[in-house]
Amino acid sequence: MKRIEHIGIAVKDLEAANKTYATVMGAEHYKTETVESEGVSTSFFQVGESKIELLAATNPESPIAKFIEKRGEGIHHIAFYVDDINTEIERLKGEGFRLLNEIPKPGADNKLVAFMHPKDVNGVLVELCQEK
Ligand SMILES: CC[C@H](C(=O)O)C(=O)SCCNC(=O)CCNC(=O)[C@H](O)C(C)(C)COP(=O)(O)OP(=O)(O)OC[C@H]1O[C@@H](n2cnc3c(N)ncnc32)[C@H](O)[C@@H]1OP(=O)(O)O
Ligand SMILES: [Co+2]
Repeated sequence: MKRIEHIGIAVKDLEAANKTYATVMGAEHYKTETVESEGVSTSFFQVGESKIELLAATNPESPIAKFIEKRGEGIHHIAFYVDDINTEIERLKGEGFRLLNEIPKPGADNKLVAFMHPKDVNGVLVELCQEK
């Protein structure tokens, strides 16, 4: 893992959360992007070499909708940047970790992404990210 690529935060209202985080961060988000395949609308704030990724659900089946229903708003996942996502997937599988998708899928911000099962990582949903 090279660096924390982003911290994903589940929010009910993206516009309102954008205003909150613009005030907290002292800077506006640099992009918003909807990834329908994941059922999310996202908004990104740069902070040093990492980002804050705000995520709102685009439909009731979205993982974000289910997360908020169960746990309310809050930190949803931690994403790490990796140089070679396929190598990392194979390495982690070899160590006995479950990948929720073993084939990298399109993420936001021009990335390929994969997720580890939170139960295998002390209750944290870990995302692997690689530049497309
Ligand atoms: C557009 C991509 C973007 C990017 O960065 O590029 C994103 O980050 S997209 C983010 C949204 N997409 C995902 O999260 C995909 C991976 N997530 C999943 O496959 C599911 O959300 C899953 C499997 C983590 C949970 O699914 P579901 O909620 O349907 O199942 P359960 O409620 O039964 O959960 C099982 C178990 O895991 C706990 N859980 C659920 N979500 C999280 C979480 N975010 N962090 C930690 N733990 C989580 C849940 O509480 C259950 O545990 P239990 O003890 O049984 O309550
Ligand atoms: Co993410």
